[in-house]
Amino acid sequence: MGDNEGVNIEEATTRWNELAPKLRRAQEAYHSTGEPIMVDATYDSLIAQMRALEDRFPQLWSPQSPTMKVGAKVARGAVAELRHAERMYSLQDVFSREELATWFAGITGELPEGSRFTAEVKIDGLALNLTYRGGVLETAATRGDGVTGEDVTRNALAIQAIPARLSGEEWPELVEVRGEVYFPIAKFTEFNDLVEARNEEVARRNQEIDAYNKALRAKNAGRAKEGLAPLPRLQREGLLKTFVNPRNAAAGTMRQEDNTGFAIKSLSFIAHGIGALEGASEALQEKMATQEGVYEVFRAWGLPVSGQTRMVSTLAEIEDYLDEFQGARASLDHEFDGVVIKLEDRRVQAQLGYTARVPRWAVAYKFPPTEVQTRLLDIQVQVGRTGRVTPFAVMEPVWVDGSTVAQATLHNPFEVERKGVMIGDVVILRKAGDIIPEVVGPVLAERDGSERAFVMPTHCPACGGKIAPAKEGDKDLRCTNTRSCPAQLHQRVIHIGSRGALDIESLGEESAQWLADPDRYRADVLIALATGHAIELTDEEALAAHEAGWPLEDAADPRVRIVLTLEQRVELGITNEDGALLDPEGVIGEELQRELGIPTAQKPFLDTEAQLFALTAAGLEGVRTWLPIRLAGEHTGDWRYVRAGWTKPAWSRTGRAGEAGAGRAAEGAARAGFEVKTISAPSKTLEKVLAEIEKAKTKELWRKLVALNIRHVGPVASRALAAHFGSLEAMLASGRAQVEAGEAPFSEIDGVGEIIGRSLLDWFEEPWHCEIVDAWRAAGVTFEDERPAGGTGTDGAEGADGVVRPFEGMTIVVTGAVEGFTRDGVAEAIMKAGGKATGSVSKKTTVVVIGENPGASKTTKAEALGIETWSAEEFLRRLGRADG
Ligand SMILES: NC(=O)c1ccc[n+]([C@@H]2O[C@H](COP(=O)([O-])OP(=O)(O)OC[C@H]3O[C@@H](n4cnc5c(N)ncnc54)[C@H](O)[C@@H]3O)[C@@H](O)[C@H]2O)c1
Ligand SMILES: [Zn+2]
Repeated sequence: MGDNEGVNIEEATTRWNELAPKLRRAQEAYHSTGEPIMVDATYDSLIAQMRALEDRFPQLWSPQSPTMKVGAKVARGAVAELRHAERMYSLQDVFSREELATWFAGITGELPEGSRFTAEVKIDGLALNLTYRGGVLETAATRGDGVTGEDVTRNALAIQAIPARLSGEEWPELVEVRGEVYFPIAKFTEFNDLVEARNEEVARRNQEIDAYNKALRAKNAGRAKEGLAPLPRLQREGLLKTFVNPRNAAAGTMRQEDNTGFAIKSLSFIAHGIGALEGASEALQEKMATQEGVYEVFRAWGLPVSGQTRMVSTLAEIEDYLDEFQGARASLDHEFDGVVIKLEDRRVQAQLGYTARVPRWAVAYKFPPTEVQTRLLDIQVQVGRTGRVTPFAVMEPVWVDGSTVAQATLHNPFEVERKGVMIGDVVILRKAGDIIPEVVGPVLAERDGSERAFVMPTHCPACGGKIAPAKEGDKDLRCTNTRSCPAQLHQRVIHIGSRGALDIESLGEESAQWLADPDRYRADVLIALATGHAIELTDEEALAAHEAGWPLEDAADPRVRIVLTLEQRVELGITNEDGALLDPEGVIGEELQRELGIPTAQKPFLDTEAQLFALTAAGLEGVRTWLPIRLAGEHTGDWRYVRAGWTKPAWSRTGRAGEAGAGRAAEGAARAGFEVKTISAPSKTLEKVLAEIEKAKTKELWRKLVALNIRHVGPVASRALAAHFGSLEAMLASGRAQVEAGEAPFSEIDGVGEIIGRSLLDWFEEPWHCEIVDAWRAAGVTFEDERPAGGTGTDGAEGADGVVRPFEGMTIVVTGAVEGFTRDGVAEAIMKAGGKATGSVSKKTTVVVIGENPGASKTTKAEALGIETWSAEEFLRRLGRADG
């Protein structure tokens, strides 16, 4: 790995000397304290660099080099040491298919034709050496430095998967069983959930303690006056640490004193090798002459072995195995970070032997990392459809587990606190299999004091409304300006256009933004300007900025670039001499914005969704929006201000200042000596939006119900309600009558339930909600179905009760991520829609949904069995996405 062709010995020595102490420290931290100071991917790549240097310049190498280490010596005095009867080795690793092919060519070149190998998953856990004497577990030890390890016999005996006594018969006098202790993924999640639940409880109590201590100050002041002794303050309780990943969880748990808790009971074990074998009968030795034979004997003894091991003899077969498992990381109950290939014949293994560190007859192919390090640049908040304000991490983009990641949600401020991350930290980012990227925590060793804590804003970044929990004690915080917060309205309008609602294809992210939140990026634009980036104005805005003293860029096209030099930014009080922002919150005040010729913030066309169906092209003429300026696909940091739904006009010079041109900007243009040659007109997109909105007015009733964004009222309930009542009037009248009679509204309708029923009726109690319905009606939106009640006219099976469940009778397998859903969430949605969600593809499977980063094996299996596949998009369309 690494190309050192151009490197000379001096450079190589310098680099080697730089790396050595760093890697020694990493090894020490990793093996002795169990708290790594870098992620494995970083460690592996630095070790590989070092090996490459040593290969090229052997004089750098010595037996003491960090590249020679197998683990670490047991820390003196910490625990009892145990000497392994036979040495424990590490594995030679390769990081690419090419390296693997080279290894394979090398080994097969020395072997008889047709030699066989085992292909196994590389279990990500802690290596363990179990010594059985006469079939009874005598000791269990960690690998340590390969010669001696830590005595963990007591804990090993508490693990159910490790038999204290071997079953079957025919045991040798002594056998060393090597294998991996691991923390099953499901247990790991469960464990962390338990810790988190407890931490939440503690956080709540801590708040009470803080309040008590605050009140105590005044009380104690009073007591002091009366000559009384002060009452003691209450102590805050510490938060428990969650485990970073299942491997650390296994290592940490094996080391802990307590061998009775949830953690140790969760551990499991898989045997994958053999050390010393003494006093074995000839028959047994014969049985154990191959790797596969060893596993068979182990199995008979009651030792768990992997069910994934396969015999292979060609590179193509190995590659198939890799393909199958690389894409299916989340499919086993344990994590695996690669694949191990071992020569099958143990006699030949013995002939090939070992280097100082690894066997010569095996190799580990490591998958691309699922955990990487990157810099946390900022923590920002976003406002969702229901007003939920969620912090998210903005990171230096990194490649992790098959895709580039630059953002990850942090869920809520508690989560930020629990993770202990600060802006500016180097953080560990994790993305395993089809799991959504997650910031695991900070790398504390990388802190230099310049990091700052995240402060949850008290006011909505989009509208300035107050941010508060919806109910006392809620973890989620919401922008309370539900009615007109542009960010919430933007999301609601997107929802109205979505496939599960009115299915207005052209009313998406972008057009919804023009309507509800045209200045969405204003804050980013001002920051960009304050940090030295340019903003570009065109048309009337350029002419206005020209008046403010900016030169026009183009002789035929009014266009100005506003950009501030560092001196100007210092002079204007925006930054200090180093370019650091003086006030990261309110970067450039309104007055300064005006002075600089930056267009004032716009009043959004929509104030609520009421006016959506009254939209006209003319109404949008003045709307502008900010677009990032890109170069080869990359955002340059500069921004451009453009017409939203209208085309760009063409301008020409009038030659003389003072002569009036046409259009809105006539006056400004005249002064600047420009006139409009081709006037601006509604864009094709806008015309399409308008036409589709017109069509939506008479779509099915259930779609209108979904479009109203009523909490809990999604497509399934809406279809059931619409099918039953046929009109909004009838529905409301019936529900209200039930409430008056003291009954649960809509309880007679399957799939509706009391919560949904009440939520629906409550929604209509809010005057501004009723205004939406009134305005839509006035604009021609119908709220009844023409068909006789009972029919729905949509695809999907219809039950005897008239309720449509789109996935009735279907067995669905989802592989990869579906946007907006957790894994459990998808399964639940499938069930709610009448289907059955299963984990593996079989002949019984009706459909395989291929999400993002799908598992290769499921995809191929679906193909092989000729099973229908859907994209995530198709799946959502059929489901009629709504999560109200
Ligand atoms: N982050 C850090 O600072 C840091 C420091 C030191 C080491 N490390 C990490 O530790 C690891 C190196 O440790 P290592 O020497 O154990 O190498 P390794 O984990 O890459 O491979 C060897 C081990 O794989 C295990 N294994 C799992 N499944 C197996 C199977 N089917 N057959 C055989 N063996 C199997 C065995 O226990 C064996 O000892 C690397 O992942 C490295 O990134 C990290
Ligand atoms: Zn808001």
